[in-house]
Parts: sequence; structure tokens; C-alpha cells
Amino acid sequence: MLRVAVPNKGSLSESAIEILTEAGYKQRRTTKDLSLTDVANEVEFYYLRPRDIAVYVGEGTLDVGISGRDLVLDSHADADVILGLGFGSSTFRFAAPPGTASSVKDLAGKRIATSYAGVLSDHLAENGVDASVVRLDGAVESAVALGVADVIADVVETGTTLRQAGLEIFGEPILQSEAVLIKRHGVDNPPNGLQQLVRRLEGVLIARNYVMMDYDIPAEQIDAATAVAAGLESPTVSPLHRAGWVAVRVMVQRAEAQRIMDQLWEVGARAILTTDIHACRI
Ligand SMILES: Nc1ncnc2c1ncn2[C@@H]1O[C@H](COP(=O)(O)OP(=O)(O)OP(=O)(O)O)[C@@H](O)[C@H]1O
Ligand SMILES: O=P(O)(O)OC[C@H]1O[C@H](OP(=O)(O)OP(=O)(O)O)[C@H](O)[C@@H]1O
Ligand SMILES: [Mg+2]
Repeated sequence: MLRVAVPNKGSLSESAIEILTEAGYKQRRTTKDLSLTDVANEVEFYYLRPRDIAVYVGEGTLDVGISGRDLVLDSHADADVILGLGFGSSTFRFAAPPGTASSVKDLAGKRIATSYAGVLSDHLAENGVDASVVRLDGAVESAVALGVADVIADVVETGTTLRQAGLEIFGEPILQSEAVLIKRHGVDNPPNGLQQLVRRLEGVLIARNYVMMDYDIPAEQIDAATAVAAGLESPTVSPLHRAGWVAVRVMVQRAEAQRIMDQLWEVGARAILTTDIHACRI
């Protein structure tokens, strides 16, 4: 059976369970369940802290897992990213009271509080900066006001917590993160069921990010229309009863749909419809 680690709490947990459910897997009923066996799909799910998931997968105790890209890098676990999952996005950044520093180069000799000591130490080393790292478990934004650090390096999503603490972001982003599916580095023979899991998750991501677009267009305009929307592989073109016209079906990115509809209209398309994709295998 494929053994899969799923975040049990925190920012990634709910969305991870949602994407697995959408992909057709059974998930635990209560937050007290530590594991669940999906007999029909031959998969065992283990509910663990996302920070620990990289360790279990890196050591090969579990086959694959969902964690944050930042947590995987922070753990220095022997794990590779298979697939970005499009949720749990965050940026990892420096912040301090205004006027403290403007780039990583200004941090020599400073005390920097973080709960991502691995990522921070790697970044300081890459930039040749010698600073002291203060490891905290959370609520890192309070470290400056409470006097244990001069600067913080933390996850920023909306920036609300930083503003409330009177801190300002400075310097380049240290890291962009999102939830990722990971496997142990160097595993050549993927366990049974892994390819199915990946295909299903990819299918959910496509269904979430794309819509199906149908339109009618004069046949001589088809090249202009496919230049606007080329589809994932190639648009489907079918004859219409009306002479000289064709019906076209093409997948387009959801975020681009309105712009593409305007442009198709401009090149002569009519009866342009978009519909949601419920599920797919590409
Ligand atoms: N607003 C956010 N706060 C913290 N982590 C976030 C946020 N948005 C996305 N993430 C991502 O979620 C992962 C951290 O999840 P984790 O469960 O360890 O911490 P958490 O959500 O802060 O939970 P808790 O603090 O309750 O333990 C990281 O990959 C991080 O980039
Ligand atoms: O930019 P924002 O939208 O404000 O989100 C970022 C904040 O959210 C997280 O804190 P969390 O609530 O997880 O508490 P913690 O610091 O104790 O982990 C993170 O550590 C930041 O503090
Ligand atoms: Mg937190």
C-alpha cells in the first residue's frame, strides 16, 4: 500500500484534505484520527505535523507527503518535490522596525529571530553574512518588541501580523513557498499507486485552474482564433450545419477566460461559452 503523510493541523491541513478528497480518496472523519486506510484505492494516510512530514518522507518511513516547500528546505530532509499543489502560498521575508536595515548585507552582527532556522542560516551563509539566529517556535513578530532580537525572518501571507507589530519588510524575498507533494530523494522505483495519486492530483489542479471554452466561428478565421487560445494540446474543431462555420472546443486558463472571450469575439467568434471542468486526466 502507498503510505501518504498529510498535514494534521495548521495552514496546510484543511486544503490538503480537500484536494485529496476531490481526487477521490477517503479522508479521516475527525481530527483525532491519526491514520486512515483507503482500502479501495490501496492507500494509507498518516496525519502528521507538516514540519515532520519532510523528515518521515526523507527517511523513507512514508512514501510521499504533503508539506510546505519552505518546511522541506528548512528540515534539510532528503526529499524531492514531485508536484506544486497551488495552495498554502507564502513568502519568507526579513522584517524589522523602520530604519533598521535595507538588505541582508546590513545584518552582520544582528540577532535574527525565526522559526525557520535552516532556511535563514542557509540564506545568511549564501550571502556571507555572520549574524546570530534566535530560534523560536512561533509568534516571531513579538521578538523585537520583547528585546530578544533586532530583526525577524518569518512567513508573510497578508502582512497583517507584521503591521500590527510595527515591523516593515526589507530586502529581497528569501523564499516563495506553496504546498508541495514530496518523495524521498533517489527513489527510482515509485511504489504502487504513486503514479495514480500524481495523475489524480494533476487532474484536480487542471480542473481548478482551467475552464472549457466553446464557440462558433467562420472557418477562415480559425487560425486567428487558435492564435488567441491554442488549448493544452490542440483545439477540437467540428463542422456546423451552417455552411462555412465551425464549432471549436478548447481548454483555457480560468484567470484568462474573460480576456480570451473578448479577443475571440474580435476575430469573429460567436456563441462563446465557458463551462467548469469537474474532473480530468490529461
Ligand atoms: N499565514 C500563514 N502562516 C503560517 N504558515 C503559512 C501561512 N500561509 C501559508 N503558510 C504555509 O504553511 C506552512 C506552515 O504550516 P504549519 O502548520 O507548520 O504552521 P502554521 O500554519 O503556522 O500552524 P501553527 O502555527 O498553528 O502550528 C508553511 O509551508 C507556510 O509557508
Ligand atoms: O502575513 P499574515 O497574513 O499576517 O500571516 C503570517 C503570520 O501567520 C503565521 O502565524 P501563525 O498564526 O501561524 O502563528 P505562529 O507565528 O505562532 O505560528 C506566520 O508565522 C506569521 O506570523
Ligand atoms: Mg504558525
